[in-house]
Amino acid sequence: MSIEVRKISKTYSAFQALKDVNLKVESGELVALLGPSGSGKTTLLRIIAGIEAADLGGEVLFDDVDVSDTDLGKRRIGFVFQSYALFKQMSVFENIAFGLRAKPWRERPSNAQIKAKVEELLSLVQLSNFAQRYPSQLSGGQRQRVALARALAVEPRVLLLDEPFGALDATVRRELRRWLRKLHNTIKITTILVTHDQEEALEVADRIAVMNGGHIEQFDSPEAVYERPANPFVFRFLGNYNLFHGRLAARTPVEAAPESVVAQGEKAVTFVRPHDVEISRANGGGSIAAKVTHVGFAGAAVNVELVRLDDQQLIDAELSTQTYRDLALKVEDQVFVRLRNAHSFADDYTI
Ligand SMILES: Nc1ncnc2c1ncn2[C@@H]1O[C@H](COP(=O)(O)OP(=O)(O)OP(=O)(O)O)[C@@H](O)[C@H]1O
Repeated sequence: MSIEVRKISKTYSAFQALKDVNLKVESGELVALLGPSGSGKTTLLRIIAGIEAADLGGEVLFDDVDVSDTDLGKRRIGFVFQSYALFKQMSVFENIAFGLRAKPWRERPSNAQIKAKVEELLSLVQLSNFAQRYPSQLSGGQRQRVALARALAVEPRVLLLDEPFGALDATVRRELRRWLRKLHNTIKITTILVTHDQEEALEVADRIAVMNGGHIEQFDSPEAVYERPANPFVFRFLGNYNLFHGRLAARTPVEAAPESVVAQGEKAVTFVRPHDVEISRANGGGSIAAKVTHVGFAGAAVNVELVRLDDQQLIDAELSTQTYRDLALKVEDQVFVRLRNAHSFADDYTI
């Protein structure tokens, strides 16, 4: 089922948490709402769920039908929160069966049907051997998988996930996000995932809506928001970067950044990812002369900090260990730097 929000605003007393937000999630898509704390992600999710009402004039459409006045129970939504409280006194099996048993008797499945459904869901979330355990006997990651199975039990039309892995440690989060992606490939239910974790959004989502200050800055594929950010906010939010101020094509970094799109002579800010900083021993023309000030190892990559010889600005570079070895870099070495994939924006953009 597709989900569309049109002209959604939300004001709390004098504070505007959402400003005229428009977004369409296609049927079967997994979309991440990504943004810093306070950017309005949860508010938007709660409005889609029907937990919160938008200001007058906005619409929420499910399969092109306005559900703004449809109450929560009738929207058929599966919701999972960061700290989804499972019923402590109920086994995993009973937790998952809860939504089915709570249906009005006319719609309630038989005990045999409930058992079959719960077993199917347990297998889907890879917890078949855990049916009789209690929540206190599960790890945090297992509990969130039970929460997801419980949300799926009533066959929702959409799945809304609000930082579902937020309380878990980094390793478990990584495992669960891969698991979620596989699960989504299997069941293809339209899903919106709220997260402030860039890596999580980039790895899991079909498309990412990057939010800032109550509006959407860019809505596009993970590759596009990362490689072709629409503005400085998106560039900054999606990873490490170097920032240069200058007039385009007047002098470096301009000469070293031929891909820049801002008109020549215009004041601009230029962003470059550390892995797009190329270091060489020879002056390739248009390169920036720099000195190595620090080398740090980070697993498969090596982080090299340099200082430009002309204006003393710092530049961060990320090299593969192989490139680092080939260059035989040491602190105090003088080298030449070229910037690949430089993105320039007019300098009047305010963040
Ligand atoms: N009930 C409320 N009353 C007043 N202000 C609120 C209320 N709910 C949210 N806000 C404000 O609206 C803004 C957006 O909040 P929201 O929870 O949607 O952000 P978020 O992007 O989900 O942040 P986080 O990642 O921290 O959860 C925040 O500034 C918040 O303080």
